Amino acid sequence: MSTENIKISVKNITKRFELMKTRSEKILNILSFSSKTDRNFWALKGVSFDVFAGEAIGVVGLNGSGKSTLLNIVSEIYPPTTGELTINGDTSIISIGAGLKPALTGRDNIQLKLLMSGLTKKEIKTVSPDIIAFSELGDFIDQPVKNYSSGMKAKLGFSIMAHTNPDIMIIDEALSVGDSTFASKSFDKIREFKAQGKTIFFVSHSAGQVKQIADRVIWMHFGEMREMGKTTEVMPHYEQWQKDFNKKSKPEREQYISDMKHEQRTFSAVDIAVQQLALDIPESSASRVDREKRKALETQKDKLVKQATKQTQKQIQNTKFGFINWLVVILLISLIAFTSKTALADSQTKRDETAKKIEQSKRSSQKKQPQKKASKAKKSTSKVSTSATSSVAVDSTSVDDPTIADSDGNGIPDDQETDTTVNDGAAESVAPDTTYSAPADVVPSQPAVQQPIPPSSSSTANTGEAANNANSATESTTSSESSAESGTTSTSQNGGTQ
Ligand SMILES: Nc1ncnc2c1ncn2[C@@H]1O[C@H](COP(=O)(O)OP(=O)(O)OP(=O)(O)O)[C@@H](O)[C@H]1O
Repeated sequence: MSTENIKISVKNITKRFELMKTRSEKILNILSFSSKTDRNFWALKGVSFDVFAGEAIGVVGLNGSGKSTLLNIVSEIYPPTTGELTINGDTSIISIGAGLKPALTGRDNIQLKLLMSGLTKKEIKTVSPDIIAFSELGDFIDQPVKNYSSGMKAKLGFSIMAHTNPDIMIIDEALSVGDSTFASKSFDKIREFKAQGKTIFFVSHSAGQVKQIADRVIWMHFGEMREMGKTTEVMPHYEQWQKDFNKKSKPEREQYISDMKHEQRTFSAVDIAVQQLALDIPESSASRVDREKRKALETQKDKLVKQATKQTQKQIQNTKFGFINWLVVILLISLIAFTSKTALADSQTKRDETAKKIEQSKRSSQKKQPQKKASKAKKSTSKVSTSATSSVAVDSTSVDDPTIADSDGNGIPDDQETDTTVNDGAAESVAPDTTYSAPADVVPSQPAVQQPIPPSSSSTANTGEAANNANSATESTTSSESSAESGTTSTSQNGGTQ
């Protein structure tokens, strides 16, 4: 097949798990403060293969050989520790076991998975009853998935996958956990998909099922891909190996498994580098030239392996959140904390300064107020006295009236000018009136009210003032009228002026 048809390409994929004994070990490991290599377990030790569009690939191997780990990497559920995974084209992968949320009901899981597969709400509504019917879960469909048996989970997962029409289907032992009726129904469905030309990964312990479905087979063996080839070739090899293995005594079998697991624990970055380089130096002949050539090649290989090992170690380290990264995070957090603390302190100082300024301006305005009040009061009392006088004289008629005699032009009609008692009386009666702008507490104490208006003060200046005062008298009258309307005590003013 041409390389254009490659749907999935896996190159030197490794997967390392760290086996922790206690919870604190796990936490320290997550924080990467502890990284003991003796806890490493390489579930995949460098696996490479290509899968073509429309192929059905069977994956076989003993328990713990890495079949599920491999499929979880292809499904992009796990990231590989090292190596490359390429999936070509617009591919949606649905793995049966993956993505079921234990806390959600079967029905909610269906909705969630379908939504994630890009189906619209309308499509979900249409397809959901078919999925529920296929799953044979009955009333359990509204129970949380955490209460399901593994067979029930497989039924739900397979039913969802079968109705989402993905390009690549990853079926991990679904048929071996479900009951036989469901298994044969699912098996028919898989055959249907195969006929449609879908790419299928199919993990099974049943050699019979694999032979029926798979075009090619991957034989996984303790983290390694022992063989990959046509089903008709690989399956006989695998079956023969199983037969031979089962013939061994129990201690022999246990010893073999223990040795293989030991290799998975001691596998290292150097091994990955060697695998990646794939530098096989041919066996040399006894000739001197050959021996020298070989020596040179070995030195070169050592150099390359060292370099590759360094790179691999970096790659492995990158999958962990290393100590340096934590240090950077801590520094960043401290920096942010410090900056925000300084900013807070700055804004506090600014607020204090503003508060001080407000306090100061309040104080100075409080200081100024009595003076203002005094001058206002002074003004208003002089208004009162003048207006009272003018009111008395003209009966609320402006002194601007040319018909009124005011020989000295001080705004006081001539016939009233000497009658200071009238002024006093008027002033006294007017002073407490709140209609005037002078505050009540200031006005009574104003000596200005008691002071008689000088009989003939400087003429021109007073003319204007008098006119103003006359105006204010008119204003006063108006205001007293309005106050009277509103029922205030301004009647005293009226009384005073009348
Ligand atoms: N999260 C994990 N942490 C530690 N070790 C793990 C983890 N997942 C898998 N392993 C180990 O990796 C190895 C491969 O496991 P995997 O589930 O891929 O095997 P398998 O071939 O699918 O087995 P089975 O046929 O029993 O399902 C096993 O030895 C397993 O114990």
